[in-house]
Amino acid sequence: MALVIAIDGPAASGKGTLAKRLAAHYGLPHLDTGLLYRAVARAVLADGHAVNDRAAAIAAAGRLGPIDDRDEALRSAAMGEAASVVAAVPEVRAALLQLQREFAGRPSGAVLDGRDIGTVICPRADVKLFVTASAEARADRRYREARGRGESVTYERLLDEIRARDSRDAGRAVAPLLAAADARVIDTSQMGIDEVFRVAVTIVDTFGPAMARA
Ligand SMILES: Nc1ncnc2c1ncn2[C@@H]1O[C@H](COP(=O)(O)OP(=O)(O)O)[C@@H](O)[C@H]1O
Ligand SMILES: Nc1ccn([C@@H]2O[C@H](COP(=O)(O)OP(=O)(O)O)[C@@H](O)[C@H]2O)c(=O)n1
Repeated sequence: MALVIAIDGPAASGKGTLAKRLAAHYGLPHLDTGLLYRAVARAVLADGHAVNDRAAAIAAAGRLGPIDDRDEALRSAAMGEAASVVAAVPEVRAALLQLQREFAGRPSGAVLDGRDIGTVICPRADVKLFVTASAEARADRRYREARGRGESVTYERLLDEIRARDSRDAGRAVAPLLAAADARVIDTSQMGIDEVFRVAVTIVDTFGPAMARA
């Protein structure tokens, strides 16, 4: 029986980390849907358009090819920011919908993480998790990550960026960042990666279909 796990949450809440661990634990494929919006933003910029050029974003979304999830350039902070601009265009979201639904509809089931998985992409997911944390905790995580890569950034700047992205993602008219009414919220501000994983597995095993308990 297929098991579909939907994970949503704000930037740097730890949803990608959790999604990967759950996918490995339950033997499911994982789709990081943020990469789709990042790839659209990159294509717009690579073609020499401004990131807020709606027509260019719609065209780029319509011809999106396969994405290499090891592509580090897609994961930069600047591309995350640019992704949140193209993601506010309804036609861009519409162009990416079917691909995400097809991934979720695989016979095995799947784990998807993003902003609108439980609300729009997989409203009937077996388990919906909304992973969140304070803006300060998330900025601190990004700070450690950037320092680990040898980048010179300040915590204050990252905190500003996180807040700006939160308000753009939560404030847009189409598919705003929002916990589905039936999502289980995990506030990870005071929790380590292993603890978040254990809590999530307990939720999936308790509320997911029989396969998760097998
Ligand atoms: N519970 C946690 N406690 C501390 N650091 C975490 C936790 N979860 C994730 N991280 C770290 O925070 C950063 C952002 O996590 P990530 O999974 O990429 O977030 P998201 O996918 O929500 O943007 C990564 O460096 C990750 O290792
Ligand atoms: N399902 C999704 C996933 C991402 N996005 C957008 O894409 C941006 C980048 O998403 P991401 O998940 O890669 O970003 P991080 O949370 O990893 O920083 C977000 O800020 C959203 O605006 C979205 O609108 N819907």
